[in-house]
Amino acid sequence: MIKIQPSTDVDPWEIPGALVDDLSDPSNGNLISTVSGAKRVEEIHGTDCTLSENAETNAQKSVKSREVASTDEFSQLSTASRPSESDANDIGEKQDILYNVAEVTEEGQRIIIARGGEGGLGNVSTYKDSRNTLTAKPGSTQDISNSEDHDSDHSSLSAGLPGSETVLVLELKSIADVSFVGMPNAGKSTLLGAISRAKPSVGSYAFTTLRPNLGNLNFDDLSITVADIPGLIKGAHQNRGLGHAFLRHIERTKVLAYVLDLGASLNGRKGIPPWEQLGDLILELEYHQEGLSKRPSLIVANKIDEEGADKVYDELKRRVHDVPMFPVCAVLEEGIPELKAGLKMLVNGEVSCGLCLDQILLV
Ligand SMILES: Nc1nc2c(ncn2[C@@H]2O[C@H](COP(=O)(O)OP(=O)(O)OP(=O)(O)O)[C@@H](O)[C@H]2O)c(=O)[nH]1
Ligand SMILES: [Mg+2]
Repeated sequence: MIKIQPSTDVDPWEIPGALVDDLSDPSNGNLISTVSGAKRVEEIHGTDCTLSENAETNAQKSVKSREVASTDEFSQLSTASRPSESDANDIGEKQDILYNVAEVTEEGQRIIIARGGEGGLGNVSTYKDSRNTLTAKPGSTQDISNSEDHDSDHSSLSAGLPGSETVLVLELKSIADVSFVGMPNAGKSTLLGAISRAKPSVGSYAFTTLRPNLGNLNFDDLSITVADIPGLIKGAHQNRGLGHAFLRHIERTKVLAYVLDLGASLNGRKGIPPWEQLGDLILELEYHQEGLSKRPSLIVANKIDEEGADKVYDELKRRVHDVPMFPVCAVLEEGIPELKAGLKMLVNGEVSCGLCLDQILLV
């Protein structure tokens, strides 16, 4: 009897229990085993795969439910991380567990996500075998050493075994040199249109942008990719306003440009003052991934054209220190050349200044 030995290395695609250890065990008829899923997730966490931050916090809580309802997991994942327009209104939406099965970060990188089944012995090999002494196919799980049984059991000899199945959600993390990070309606998409040839949708309502828009900022000696990230609100790290789907695009970016709306609390509007917008954004980034806000950063103080915005800008300068700040009117494309030069310097590493809450006077 030839048996497949369980591998000591845990493959990422084994989450959660996608492969049975012993294919010859009749109790393992269903290849999507639910028995050892929780254990494997824990093993993987310490070895091959990294769980996303969100998964780490939820992993312990979910172990029990996974043992019971492991087969439902992937369908939950599929729906949990797929944003849709109607979802955008549901800013209290909860997201289930997310596993980082693997990250494909290099061209040509390969990972196994599902293994093929055991090959059967086809007609040709059966014909040959009937004349010769049977020999076991390497890796076969079937006992084919007894040639007397062979004639009476042709059908089972030629049958293969099914491969493993797994359902994955592929996530594209935008890779950009610069990300525009800001609250909804701050003018990020308008700004992208002002500094590049991109033509993103602009609207005077929140969540106009639901997927990042990319634009290129071209200099004689350099081209910079800029991503207009959908708006983030307080609680985004808990997936408020589809925060998870939006925050992950920032992970790969080199430089952060915080786009603040100078007019949000002007003229009787009940919006958040720009220094508080900045504080909230930094917190959301840090909660999502520690150290994320330490990347080279600058501030775009947008809507400087609004009545009273210059005073708000002065107040912003008084409250926020040691970070480059650019007053801009994205609609009229004012302040754009200075901003472009500032972005170029940060991307080139000529200046490097991250942001933290200590640099903001919030009270
Ligand atoms: N007065 C003024 N309005 C602006 C300026 N920039 C953008 N706006 C307006 O602000 C509103 C929101 O602009 P968007 O560019 O869609 O804002 P956003 O940050 O991309 O919004 P989301 O996609 O919801 O995150 C639109 O009505 C714009 O016309 C500006 O410099 N001055
Ligand atoms: Mg937008």
